[in-house]
Amino acid sequence: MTGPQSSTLQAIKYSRAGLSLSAGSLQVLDQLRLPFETVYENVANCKDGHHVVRSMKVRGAPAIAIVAALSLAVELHFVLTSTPAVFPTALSVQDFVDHKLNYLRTSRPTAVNLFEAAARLEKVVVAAASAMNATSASTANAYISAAETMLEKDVEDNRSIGRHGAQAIIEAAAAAGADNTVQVLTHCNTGSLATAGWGTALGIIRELHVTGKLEHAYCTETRPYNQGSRLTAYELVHEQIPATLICDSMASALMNTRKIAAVIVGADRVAANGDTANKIGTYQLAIAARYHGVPFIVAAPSTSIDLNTATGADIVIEERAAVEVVRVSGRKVPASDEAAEATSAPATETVHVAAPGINVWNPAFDVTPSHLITCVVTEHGVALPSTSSGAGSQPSIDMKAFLAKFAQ
Ligand SMILES: CSC[C@H]1O[C@H](OP(=O)(O)O)[C@H](O)[C@@H]1O
Repeated sequence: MTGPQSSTLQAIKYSRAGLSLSAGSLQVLDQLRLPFETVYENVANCKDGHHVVRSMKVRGAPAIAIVAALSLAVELHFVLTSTPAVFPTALSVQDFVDHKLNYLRTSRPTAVNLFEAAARLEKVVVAAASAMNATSASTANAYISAAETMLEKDVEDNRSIGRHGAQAIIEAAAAAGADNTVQVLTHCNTGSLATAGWGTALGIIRELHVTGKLEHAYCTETRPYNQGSRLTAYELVHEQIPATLICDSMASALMNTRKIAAVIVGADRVAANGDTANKIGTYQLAIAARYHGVPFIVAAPSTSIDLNTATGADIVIEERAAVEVVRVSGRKVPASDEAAEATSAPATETVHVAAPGINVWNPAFDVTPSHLITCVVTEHGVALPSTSSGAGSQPSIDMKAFLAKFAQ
C-alpha cells in the first residue's frame, strides 16, 4: 500500500510489509528543507516518528497523527517478524502498543488528532487482544490495519471537506451578489503537506479551483516557520493555482482593498464550543475578518474536534524555541545571474535576523473564539453557530450536537 496517488505533493509515503519477513516502509518529506530541497527521510520506528514530528520535519494536525501511528506500525511489524519472542502473547503486543503510543503523545501537545488516533488505536488493540483465539500476530495486524486506514480515510475526508466548503463559500458569495468566482485568503499550510493528501482549508481552495470557481487565492507567509511562503506557496505553484503571497502584516489591508469572499484556515484542535486552536496569527485574522465583514471559515476533519475540551481556554498552546523566530533558513542568492548559471543550485543556509540578546516569545498556536468563526467545515458538512442563548451571551458552535447527527 502506498500513500494516496494524486497530482498533489506527497508528505507521506508508506508501503505495507510485503512477505512476512519484509518490513513495512515509511518515508516522510522533510518539510524543513522545502521548497528548495525535496528529501524523504526514512521512519523505521517510534523514535524516528517522534523525532520527525517534534522537529517539524513533518507537521500539520492530520499528518502528525498519521505519521506517528504508522511509525508504530512499521516498528511493530519489524519486531513481530524479526524477534517474535518479544511478543509471547497478544497481551504483550497490547502492552507494547500502549507504551509506544504514550511516548508518541509527548511529541507535540496542541493538535488533538494525535491523541484522538492514539485513543482509538488503543481500543482497536484491546479488542483484538481480547478476541477469541487472539495471537500476537492477529493483535499486531489489527493495529497495523487500523493505522493504515488512517491514510486513505484522511484523503476521503479532505475531499469531502473541500466539496462542503467550496459549496458554502460559493452560495454565500452568490447571496451577497458577488461574481461567479471568488478570491480567498488562507493562513499557514493545510494542504497535502499537512495531511495524507488534498488538504483541509487548502482542499477547499483546490475544490474551488478544479470547479472553476476560484478567481485568486492569497496566502500569508505565516511567520516564524513560514508554512505559507515555503509550503502553501509551493503547493499552489506546483499545481498552477492562481495565487499571491502576502506578509502576515498585510492581511487587513488586503481585506480592505480586495473582494475577499472568505478567510479559510485549518485547525489543530476545535473545542466543544467551537473555539479553535490554530497556527499563531489565526486569531488576528479572525478579528480583521469580522471588522471587514469577511466570512471566517475553519476547515477540519472530525478527528480535529475535541469534545473532551469544553472551550479554547482549556487548550494547551505549544511554545517553541526562540531560534525559530530569530533565525531564517533559505537559499543563498547568487551574487549575479551569471553566478547563478555558472554554479549548481546554491546551498541552503541559515541566517540570524534579530538583535542578539533580545528575548523571544514563540507560541506556535493561538485560539480563535467561536463567536468570530462563521462556520466549521468538516467531512460531514458545515457546523453553524447556534443562536446565542441569554442576553449578552456570544453565539457559539455546538460541535457535540453537530457530530451527534453523524454518530455511527
Ligand atoms: C490540516 S491542519 C494543519 C494545521 O497545522 C499547522 O500547524 P503546524 O504547522 O505547527 O503543525 C497549522 O496550525 C495548520 O492549520
